Amino acid sequence: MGNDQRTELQSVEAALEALLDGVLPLGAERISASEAAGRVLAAEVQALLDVPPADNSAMDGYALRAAEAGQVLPISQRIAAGASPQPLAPGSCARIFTGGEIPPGADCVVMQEKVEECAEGVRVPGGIEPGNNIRARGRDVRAGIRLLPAGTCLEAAALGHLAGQGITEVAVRRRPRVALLSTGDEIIDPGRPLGPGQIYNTNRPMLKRLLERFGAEVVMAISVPDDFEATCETLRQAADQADAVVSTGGVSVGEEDHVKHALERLGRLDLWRLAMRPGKPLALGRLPRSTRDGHAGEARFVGLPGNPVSGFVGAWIYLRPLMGALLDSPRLARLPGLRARSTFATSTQARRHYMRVKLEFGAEGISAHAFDDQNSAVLSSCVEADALAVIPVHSEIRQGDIIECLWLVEN
Ligand SMILES: Nc1nc2c(c(=O)[nH]1)N[C@H]1C(S)=C(S)[C@@H](COP(=O)(O)OP(=O)(O)OC[C@H]3O[C@@H](n4cnc5c(N)ncnc54)[C@H](O)[C@@H]3O)O[C@H]1N2
Ligand code: MOO
Repeated sequence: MGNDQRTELQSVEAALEALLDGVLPLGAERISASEAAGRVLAAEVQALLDVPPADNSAMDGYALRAAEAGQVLPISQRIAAGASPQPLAPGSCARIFTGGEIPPGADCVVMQEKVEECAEGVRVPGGIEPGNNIRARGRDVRAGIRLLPAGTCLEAAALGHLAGQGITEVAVRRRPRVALLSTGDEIIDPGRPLGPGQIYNTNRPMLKRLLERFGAEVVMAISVPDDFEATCETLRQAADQADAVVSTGGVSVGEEDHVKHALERLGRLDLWRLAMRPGKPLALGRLPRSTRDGHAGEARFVGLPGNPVSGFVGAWIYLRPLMGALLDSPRLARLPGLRARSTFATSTQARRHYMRVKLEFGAEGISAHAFDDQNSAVLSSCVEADALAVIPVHSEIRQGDIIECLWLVEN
Protein backbone atom coordinates (compact mmCIF):
# COMPACT_ATOMS: atom_id res chain seq x y z
CA MET A 1 0.00 0.00 0.00
CA GLY A 2 3.00 2.29 0.57
CA ASN A 3 3.57 2.47 -3.19
CA ASP A 4 -0.07 3.26 -3.79
CA GLN A 5 0.19 6.31 -1.60
CA ARG A 6 3.03 7.69 -3.69
CA THR A 7 1.16 7.23 -6.97
CA GLU A 8 0.98 10.52 -8.86
CA LEU A 9 -2.42 12.16 -8.97
CA GLN A 10 -4.20 11.64 -12.30
CA SER A 11 -6.10 14.39 -14.09
CA VAL A 12 -9.89 14.47 -14.26
CA GLU A 13 -9.60 14.35 -18.06
CA ALA A 14 -7.50 11.16 -17.93
CA ALA A 15 -10.01 9.66 -15.52
CA LEU A 16 -12.96 10.50 -17.75
CA GLU A 17 -11.18 9.09 -20.78
CA ALA A 18 -10.46 5.83 -18.97
CA LEU A 19 -14.00 5.64 -17.62
CA LEU A 20 -15.71 6.22 -20.96
CA ASP A 21 -13.26 4.32 -23.14
CA GLY A 22 -15.13 1.57 -25.00
CA VAL A 23 -18.50 2.21 -23.33
CA LEU A 24 -21.19 1.15 -25.81
CA PRO A 25 -24.71 2.56 -25.88
CA LEU A 26 -27.30 0.23 -24.35
CA GLY A 27 -29.92 -1.47 -26.49
CA ALA A 28 -33.22 0.08 -27.47
CA GLU A 29 -36.76 -0.80 -26.40
CA ARG A 30 -40.13 0.40 -27.65
CA ILE A 31 -42.34 1.90 -25.00
CA SER A 32 -45.54 3.86 -24.81
CA ALA A 33 -45.03 7.61 -25.28
CA SER A 34 -47.12 8.15 -22.15
CA GLU A 35 -44.44 6.30 -20.13
CA ALA A 36 -41.47 7.91 -21.82
CA ALA A 37 -40.84 10.94 -19.56
CA GLY A 38 -37.15 11.21 -18.76
CA ARG A 39 -36.13 8.51 -21.25
CA VAL A 40 -33.63 9.02 -24.08
CA LEU A 41 -34.57 8.52 -27.74
CA ALA A 42 -32.65 5.65 -29.34
CA ALA A 43 -33.42 6.79 -32.88
CA GLU A 44 -34.46 10.04 -34.46
CA VAL A 45 -38.18 10.67 -34.83
CA GLN A 46 -39.42 12.01 -38.17
CA ALA A 47 -42.40 14.31 -38.40
CA LEU A 48 -45.42 12.63 -39.99
CA LEU A 49 -47.71 15.66 -40.02
CA ASP A 50 -47.65 19.38 -40.61
CA VAL A 51 -48.27 21.27 -37.37
CA PRO A 52 -50.55 23.14 -37.49
CA PRO A 53 -52.32 21.00 -40.11
CA ALA A 54 -54.00 24.03 -41.72
CA ASP A 55 -53.75 27.84 -41.71
CA ASN A 56 -55.65 29.00 -38.64
CA SER A 57 -56.47 32.09 -36.68
CA ALA A 58 -54.23 33.36 -33.88
CA MET A 59 -57.02 35.61 -32.54
CA ASP A 60 -60.73 35.82 -31.90
CA GLY A 61 -61.95 38.18 -34.64
CA TYR A 62 -62.85 38.30 -38.33
CA ALA A 63 -61.22 36.61 -41.33
CA LEU A 64 -61.30 38.60 -44.56
CA ARG A 65 -59.38 39.64 -47.65
CA ALA A 66 -56.84 42.34 -46.68
CA ALA A 67 -57.65 44.16 -49.93
CA GLU A 68 -61.30 44.51 -48.75
CA ALA A 69 -60.42 46.11 -45.37
CA GLY A 70 -61.38 49.73 -44.64
CA GLN A 71 -65.14 49.26 -45.09
CA VAL A 72 -68.21 47.59 -43.59
CA LEU A 73 -68.28 43.85 -44.38
CA PRO A 74 -71.28 41.55 -43.75
CA ILE A 75 -70.59 38.36 -41.77
CA SER A 76 -71.10 35.40 -44.11
CA GLN A 77 -70.13 32.51 -41.80
CA ARG A 78 -69.03 31.62 -38.28
CA ILE A 79 -65.92 29.42 -37.76
CA ALA A 80 -65.16 27.92 -34.37
CA ALA A 81 -61.98 25.88 -33.75
CA GLY A 82 -62.66 22.39 -35.12
CA ALA A 83 -65.18 23.53 -37.80
CA SER A 84 -64.63 23.11 -41.56
CA PRO A 85 -64.98 26.52 -43.20
CA GLN A 86 -66.67 27.33 -46.54
CA PRO A 87 -64.86 29.48 -49.12
CA LEU A 88 -65.25 33.13 -48.12
CA ALA A 89 -67.90 34.93 -50.19
CA PRO A 90 -66.39 38.02 -51.89
CA GLY A 91 -67.09 41.30 -50.07
CA SER A 92 -67.76 39.56 -46.76
CA CYS A 93 -65.92 38.47 -43.64
CA ALA A 94 -66.15 35.38 -41.40
CA ARG A 95 -66.53 35.49 -37.65
CA ILE A 96 -63.61 33.33 -36.47
CA PHE A 97 -62.21 32.14 -33.14
CA THR A 98 -58.61 31.38 -32.07
CA GLY A 99 -57.56 28.09 -33.67
CA GLY A 100 -60.38 28.25 -36.26
CA GLU A 101 -59.35 27.23 -39.78
CA ILE A 102 -58.96 30.14 -42.21
CA PRO A 103 -61.61 29.89 -44.95
CA PRO A 104 -60.32 29.63 -48.54
CA GLY A 105 -60.17 33.15 -49.98
CA ALA A 106 -59.41 34.94 -46.68
CA ASP A 107 -55.83 36.10 -46.16
CA CYS A 108 -55.87 37.85 -42.79
CA VAL A 109 -57.63 38.04 -39.43
CA VAL A 110 -58.53 41.28 -37.69
CA MET A 111 -58.92 40.94 -33.93
CA GLN A 112 -62.37 41.75 -32.63
CA GLU A 113 -61.17 44.69 -30.49
CA LYS A 114 -60.16 46.49 -33.73
CA VAL A 115 -63.58 46.36 -35.46
CA GLU A 116 -66.85 48.13 -34.81
CA GLU A 117 -70.03 46.07 -34.90
CA CYS A 118 -72.95 47.58 -36.83
CA ALA A 119 -76.32 46.48 -38.21
CA GLU A 120 -74.81 45.49 -41.60
CA GLY A 121 -71.89 43.57 -40.17
CA VAL A 122 -68.55 44.95 -38.93
CA ARG A 123 -66.63 48.09 -39.82
CA VAL A 124 -63.03 46.99 -40.47
CA PRO A 125 -60.22 49.55 -40.26
CA GLY A 126 -57.88 50.00 -43.26
CA GLY A 127 -54.15 49.27 -43.45
CA ILE A 128 -54.40 45.53 -42.78
CA GLU A 129 -51.59 43.37 -44.23
CA PRO A 130 -52.17 39.93 -45.76
CA GLY A 131 -51.03 37.25 -43.32
CA ASN A 132 -51.96 39.26 -40.21
CA ASN A 133 -52.90 36.99 -37.27
CA ILE A 134 -52.69 33.82 -39.39
CA ARG A 135 -50.69 30.85 -38.13
CA ALA A 136 -49.60 29.18 -41.34
CA ARG A 137 -49.89 25.45 -41.93
CA GLY A 138 -46.58 23.74 -41.01
CA ARG A 139 -45.23 26.85 -39.24
CA ASP A 140 -44.18 24.76 -36.23
CA VAL A 141 -43.40 21.39 -37.88
CA ARG A 142 -43.31 20.28 -41.51
CA ALA A 143 -44.04 16.63 -42.32
CA GLY A 144 -40.82 14.78 -43.19
CA ILE A 145 -38.40 16.88 -41.14
CA ARG A 146 -36.43 15.47 -38.20
CA LEU A 147 -38.74 16.17 -35.29
CA LEU A 148 -36.33 15.03 -32.55
CA PRO A 149 -32.77 13.70 -32.90
CA ALA A 150 -31.58 10.45 -31.34
CA GLY A 151 -30.19 11.16 -27.87
CA THR A 152 -32.95 13.63 -26.96
CA CYS A 153 -34.01 13.41 -23.32
CA LEU A 154 -37.77 13.26 -23.45
CA GLU A 155 -38.71 16.16 -21.24
CA ALA A 156 -41.84 18.29 -21.30
CA ALA A 157 -41.61 20.04 -24.67
CA ALA A 158 -40.31 16.94 -26.50
CA LEU A 159 -43.19 14.87 -25.08
CA GLY A 160 -45.60 17.53 -26.30
CA HIS A 161 -43.97 17.47 -29.74
CA LEU A 162 -44.42 13.67 -29.97
CA ALA A 163 -48.06 13.95 -28.96
CA GLY A 164 -48.54 16.73 -31.52
CA GLN A 165 -47.72 14.11 -34.17
CA GLY A 166 -50.16 11.58 -32.74
CA ILE A 167 -47.21 9.32 -31.85
CA THR A 168 -48.03 6.73 -29.18
CA GLU A 169 -44.84 4.63 -29.12
CA VAL A 170 -41.14 5.50 -29.15
CA ALA A 171 -37.80 3.67 -29.27
CA VAL A 172 -35.76 4.63 -26.22
CA ARG A 173 -32.49 3.37 -24.74
CA ARG A 174 -32.81 0.84 -22.01
CA ARG A 175 -32.16 2.60 -18.71
CA PRO A 176 -28.63 2.00 -17.36
CA ARG A 177 -28.84 -0.45 -14.46
CA VAL A 178 -26.78 0.73 -11.53
CA ALA A 179 -25.84 -1.13 -8.37
CA LEU A 180 -25.23 1.22 -5.47
CA LEU A 181 -23.09 -0.12 -2.65
CA SER A 182 -22.43 1.58 0.67
CA THR A 183 -19.36 0.56 2.63
CA GLY A 184 -18.57 1.44 6.22
CA ASP A 185 -19.61 -0.51 9.31
CA GLU A 186 -20.52 2.77 10.99
CA ILE A 187 -23.17 3.59 8.37
CA ILE A 188 -26.77 2.61 9.17
CA ASP A 189 -30.08 3.26 7.47
CA PRO A 190 -32.59 5.81 8.78
CA GLY A 191 -35.36 4.12 10.75
CA ARG A 192 -33.04 2.69 13.41
CA PRO A 193 -31.69 4.59 16.42
CA LEU A 194 -28.05 5.65 16.16
CA GLY A 195 -25.63 3.64 18.29
CA PRO A 196 -22.26 4.92 19.49
CA GLY A 197 -20.01 5.85 16.55
CA GLN A 198 -22.75 5.33 13.99
CA ILE A 199 -24.00 7.76 11.35
CA TYR A 200 -26.88 7.55 8.93
CA ASN A 201 -26.37 6.70 5.29
CA THR A 202 -26.68 10.02 3.51
CA ASN A 203 -24.95 8.94 0.32
CA ARG A 204 -27.45 6.31 -0.76
CA PRO A 205 -30.58 8.46 -1.17
CA MET A 206 -28.51 11.32 -2.54
CA LEU A 207 -26.83 9.19 -5.21
CA LYS A 208 -29.97 7.24 -6.00
CA ARG A 209 -31.77 10.48 -6.77
CA LEU A 210 -28.90 11.86 -8.85
CA LEU A 211 -28.56 8.61 -10.80
CA GLU A 212 -32.28 8.54 -11.51
CA ARG A 213 -32.15 12.12 -12.70
CA PHE A 214 -29.24 11.12 -14.96
CA GLY A 215 -31.52 8.49 -16.54
CA ALA A 216 -30.44 5.38 -14.61
CA GLU A 217 -32.37 2.74 -12.72
CA VAL A 218 -30.89 1.74 -9.36
CA VAL A 219 -31.41 -2.03 -9.35
CA MET A 220 -29.54 -2.81 -6.15
CA ALA A 221 -28.80 -0.63 -3.13
CA ILE A 222 -27.06 -2.49 -0.35
CA SER A 223 -24.55 -2.06 2.45
CA VAL A 224 -21.27 -3.95 2.40
CA PRO A 225 -19.51 -4.92 5.63
CA ASP A 226 -15.89 -3.73 6.07
CA ASP A 227 -14.47 -7.13 5.17
CA PHE A 228 -12.40 -8.03 2.12
CA GLU A 229 -14.15 -11.32 1.22
CA ALA A 230 -17.62 -9.86 1.73
CA THR A 231 -16.67 -6.87 -0.42
CA CYS A 232 -15.47 -9.20 -3.21
CA GLU A 233 -18.67 -11.24 -3.04
CA THR A 234 -20.90 -8.14 -3.17
CA LEU A 235 -18.97 -6.66 -6.08
CA ARG A 236 -19.38 -9.95 -7.97
CA GLN A 237 -23.16 -9.98 -7.41
CA ALA A 238 -23.46 -6.30 -8.27
CA ALA A 239 -21.53 -6.64 -11.54
CA ASP A 240 -23.79 -9.50 -12.65
CA GLN A 241 -26.87 -7.30 -12.36
CA ALA A 242 -25.65 -3.92 -13.46
CA ASP A 243 -24.13 -1.88 -16.25
CA ALA A 244 -22.37 0.24 -13.66
CA VAL A 245 -21.39 -0.48 -10.08
CA VAL A 246 -21.06 2.55 -7.83
CA SER A 247 -19.74 2.31 -4.30
CA THR A 248 -19.15 4.87 -1.61
CA GLY A 249 -16.33 4.75 0.93
CA GLY A 250 -13.53 2.32 1.40
CA VAL A 251 -11.26 3.68 -1.33
CA SER A 252 -8.73 5.51 0.82
CA VAL A 253 -5.58 4.10 2.39
CA GLY A 254 -6.79 2.74 5.74
CA GLU A 255 -6.77 -0.99 6.60
CA GLU A 256 -10.58 -0.95 6.54
CA ASP A 257 -10.65 0.34 2.96
CA HIS A 258 -11.23 -2.83 0.91
CA VAL A 259 -12.99 -1.66 -2.22
CA LYS A 260 -9.94 -0.87 -4.30
CA HIS A 261 -8.23 -4.17 -3.44
CA ALA A 262 -11.40 -6.12 -4.18
CA LEU A 263 -11.63 -4.39 -7.55
CA GLU A 264 -8.01 -5.29 -8.29
CA ARG A 265 -8.67 -8.92 -7.41
CA LEU A 266 -11.89 -9.30 -9.42
CA GLY A 267 -11.46 -6.93 -12.32
CA ARG A 268 -9.31 -4.02 -13.28
CA LEU A 269 -8.44 -0.78 -11.54
CA ASP A 270 -8.01 1.83 -14.28
CA LEU A 271 -7.27 4.82 -12.13
CA TRP A 272 -7.01 5.78 -8.51
CA ARG A 273 -6.07 9.05 -6.81
CA LEU A 274 -7.19 11.99 -8.84
CA ALA A 275 -6.05 15.61 -8.91
CA MET A 276 -9.42 16.85 -7.75
CA ARG A 277 -10.88 18.18 -4.54
CA PRO A 278 -13.07 16.71 -3.26
CA GLY A 279 -12.66 13.18 -4.55
CA LYS A 280 -8.96 12.44 -4.44
CA PRO A 281 -9.17 8.71 -3.64
CA LEU A 282 -11.85 8.07 -6.28
CA ALA A 283 -11.28 4.68 -7.96
CA LEU A 284 -12.35 3.83 -11.50
CA GLY A 285 -12.27 0.43 -13.14
CA ARG A 286 -14.15 -2.50 -14.58
CA LEU A 287 -15.70 -5.66 -13.20
CA PRO A 288 -16.30 -8.80 -15.26
CA ARG A 289 -19.86 -10.06 -15.57
CA SER A 290 -20.71 -13.71 -15.58
CA THR A 291 -23.99 -13.11 -17.37
CA ARG A 292 -24.34 -11.34 -20.69
CA ASP A 293 -27.42 -9.64 -22.07
CA GLY A 294 -26.15 -8.58 -25.43
CA HIS A 295 -23.94 -5.93 -23.84
CA ALA A 296 -20.20 -6.12 -23.14
CA GLY A 297 -19.36 -8.63 -20.45
CA GLU A 298 -18.15 -6.08 -17.96
CA ALA A 299 -19.61 -3.46 -15.71
CA ARG A 300 -17.96 -0.08 -15.22
CA PHE A 301 -16.94 0.59 -11.66
CA VAL A 302 -16.92 3.97 -9.94
CA GLY A 303 -15.67 3.92 -6.36
CA LEU A 304 -16.63 7.25 -4.83
CA PRO A 305 -15.02 8.33 -1.58
CA GLY A 306 -17.26 8.10 1.47
CA ASN A 307 -17.37 11.78 2.29
CA PRO A 308 -20.81 12.90 1.10
CA VAL A 309 -19.56 15.92 -0.84
CA SER A 310 -16.99 13.75 -2.64
CA GLY A 311 -19.88 11.50 -3.68
CA PHE A 312 -22.01 14.43 -4.76
CA VAL A 313 -19.26 16.03 -6.86
CA GLY A 314 -18.06 12.65 -8.18
CA ALA A 315 -21.58 11.87 -9.36
CA TRP A 316 -21.77 15.06 -11.40
CA ILE A 317 -18.27 14.73 -12.84
CA TYR A 318 -18.20 10.98 -13.55
CA LEU A 319 -21.60 9.33 -13.22
CA ARG A 320 -23.49 11.82 -15.36
CA PRO A 321 -21.14 11.44 -18.37
CA LEU A 322 -21.08 7.66 -17.84
CA MET A 323 -24.89 7.57 -18.02
CA GLY A 324 -24.64 9.88 -21.03
CA ALA A 325 -22.35 7.38 -22.80
CA LEU A 326 -24.58 4.40 -21.95
CA LEU A 327 -27.63 6.34 -23.14
CA ASP A 328 -25.76 7.85 -26.11
CA SER A 329 -27.01 11.28 -25.09
CA PRO A 330 -24.63 14.14 -25.87
CA ARG A 331 -26.59 16.42 -23.59
CA LEU A 332 -25.82 14.23 -20.58
CA ALA A 333 -22.22 13.72 -21.61
CA ARG A 334 -21.13 17.27 -20.77
CA LEU A 335 -22.27 19.73 -18.15
CA PRO A 336 -22.95 23.21 -19.50
CA GLY A 337 -20.24 25.71 -18.54
CA LEU A 338 -20.62 29.37 -17.72
CA ARG A 339 -18.37 32.19 -16.59
CA ALA A 340 -19.16 34.05 -13.41
CA ARG A 341 -17.59 36.73 -11.22
CA SER A 342 -16.24 35.26 -8.05
CA THR A 343 -17.38 36.92 -4.82
CA PHE A 344 -14.71 35.01 -2.87
CA ALA A 345 -10.95 34.49 -2.77
CA THR A 346 -9.29 31.09 -2.74
CA SER A 347 -6.16 29.25 -3.81
CA THR A 348 -5.33 25.73 -4.92
CA GLN A 349 -2.33 23.46 -4.98
CA ALA A 350 -2.02 20.17 -6.85
CA ARG A 351 -5.76 19.42 -7.01
CA ARG A 352 -8.42 21.14 -9.11
CA HIS A 353 -11.06 22.38 -6.70
CA TYR A 354 -14.74 21.90 -7.52
CA MET A 355 -16.30 24.45 -5.17
CA ARG A 356 -20.02 24.45 -4.53
CA VAL A 357 -21.42 27.86 -5.42
CA LYS A 358 -24.73 29.62 -5.66
CA LEU A 359 -25.22 31.67 -8.80
CA GLU A 360 -26.79 35.09 -8.80
CA PHE A 361 -28.03 36.41 -12.13
CA GLY A 362 -27.84 40.21 -11.92
CA ALA A 363 -27.93 43.15 -14.31
CA GLU A 364 -24.11 43.21 -14.29
CA GLY A 365 -23.78 39.51 -15.12
CA ILE A 366 -23.49 36.32 -13.11
CA SER A 367 -21.90 36.19 -9.66
CA ALA A 368 -20.77 32.98 -7.95
CA HIS A 369 -21.06 32.85 -4.17
CA ALA A 370 -19.13 30.03 -2.51
CA PHE A 371 -20.54 28.28 0.52
CA ASP A 372 -18.45 29.07 3.59
CA ASP A 373 -17.44 25.56 4.53
CA GLN A 374 -16.10 23.67 1.52
CA ASN A 375 -15.01 20.60 3.49
CA SER A 376 -15.87 17.31 1.77
CA ALA A 377 -17.85 16.10 4.78
CA VAL A 378 -20.13 19.18 4.84
CA LEU A 379 -23.16 18.25 2.77
CA SER A 380 -25.00 21.46 3.61
CA SER A 381 -22.75 23.11 0.99
CA CYS A 382 -24.49 21.07 -1.71
CA VAL A 383 -28.12 21.56 -0.80
CA GLU A 384 -28.48 24.94 -2.46
CA ALA A 385 -25.53 24.74 -4.84
CA ASP A 386 -26.46 25.28 -8.43
CA ALA A 387 -22.97 25.13 -9.91
CA LEU A 388 -19.47 23.86 -9.30
CA ALA A 389 -16.81 26.56 -9.65
CA VAL A 390 -13.80 24.89 -11.26
CA ILE A 391 -10.63 26.33 -9.73
CA PRO A 392 -7.57 25.15 -11.70
CA VAL A 393 -4.52 23.65 -10.00
CA HIS A 394 -1.88 26.01 -8.56
CA SER A 395 -4.00 29.10 -8.88
CA GLU A 396 -4.86 32.12 -6.81
CA ILE A 397 -8.37 33.50 -7.22
CA ARG A 398 -9.20 36.99 -5.99
CA GLN A 399 -12.61 38.41 -5.32
CA GLY A 400 -13.96 39.80 -8.62
CA ASP A 401 -12.02 37.39 -10.86
CA ILE A 402 -13.91 35.64 -13.63
CA ILE A 403 -14.13 31.91 -12.97
CA GLU A 404 -15.41 28.93 -14.93
CA CYS A 405 -18.40 27.10 -13.48
CA LEU A 406 -20.23 23.91 -14.36
CA TRP A 407 -23.94 24.34 -14.15
CA LEU A 408 -25.62 21.52 -12.25
CA VAL A 409 -28.45 20.64 -14.62
CA GLU A 410 -29.66 17.09 -14.29
CA ASN A 411 -30.26 16.19 -17.91
N1 LIG B 1 -4.12 8.95 5.46
C1 LIG B 1 -5.01 9.39 4.58
N2 LIG B 1 -6.29 9.44 4.95
C2 LIG B 1 -7.20 9.89 4.09
C3 LIG B 1 -6.81 10.33 2.82
C4 LIG B 1 -5.46 10.22 2.44
O1 LIG B 1 -5.03 10.57 1.32
N3 LIG B 1 -4.60 9.73 3.36
N4 LIG B 1 -7.77 10.85 1.97
C5 LIG B 1 -8.88 11.48 2.62
C6 LIG B 1 -9.86 11.85 1.64
S1 LIG B 1 -9.49 13.16 0.64
C7 LIG B 1 -11.08 11.25 1.58
S2 LIG B 1 -12.25 11.84 0.44
C8 LIG B 1 -11.44 10.15 2.43
C9 LIG B 1 -12.09 9.06 1.59
O2 LIG B 1 -12.10 7.90 2.28
P1 LIG B 1 -12.89 6.60 1.87
O3 LIG B 1 -13.42 6.70 0.52
O4 LIG B 1 -12.06 5.44 2.19
O5 LIG B 1 -14.19 6.70 2.74
P2 LIG B 1 -14.43 6.22 4.20
O6 LIG B 1 -13.21 6.30 5.00
O7 LIG B 1 -15.16 4.95 4.12
O8 LIG B 1 -15.39 7.37 4.60
C10 LIG B 1 -15.01 8.72 4.64
C11 LIG B 1 -15.99 9.50 5.51
O9 LIG B 1 -17.27 9.47 4.93
C12 LIG B 1 -18.24 8.92 5.81
N5 LIG B 1 -19.18 8.10 5.03
C13 LIG B 1 -18.87 6.99 4.35
N6 LIG B 1 -19.98 6.49 3.76
C14 LIG B 1 -20.99 7.31 4.10
C15 LIG B 1 -22.38 7.30 3.81
N7 LIG B 1 -22.93 6.34 3.04
N8 LIG B 1 -23.15 8.28 4.32
C16 LIG B 1 -22.58 9.23 5.12
N9 LIG B 1 -21.27 9.31 5.40
C17 LIG B 1 -20.50 8.35 4.92
C18 LIG B 1 -17.44 8.06 6.76
O10 LIG B 1 -18.07 7.86 7.98
C19 LIG B 1 -16.15 8.89 6.87
O11 LIG B 1 -16.32 9.92 7.81
O12 LIG B 1 -10.34 9.63 3.09
C20 LIG B 1 -9.52 10.61 3.72
N10 LIG B 1 -8.52 9.96 4.48
O1 MOO C 1 -10.97 13.93 -1.78
MO1 MOO C 1 -11.50 14.15 -0.27
O2 MOO C 1 -13.03 14.10 -1.03
O3 MOO C 1 -10.82 15.78 -0.59
O4 MOO C 1 -12.14 14.89 1.05
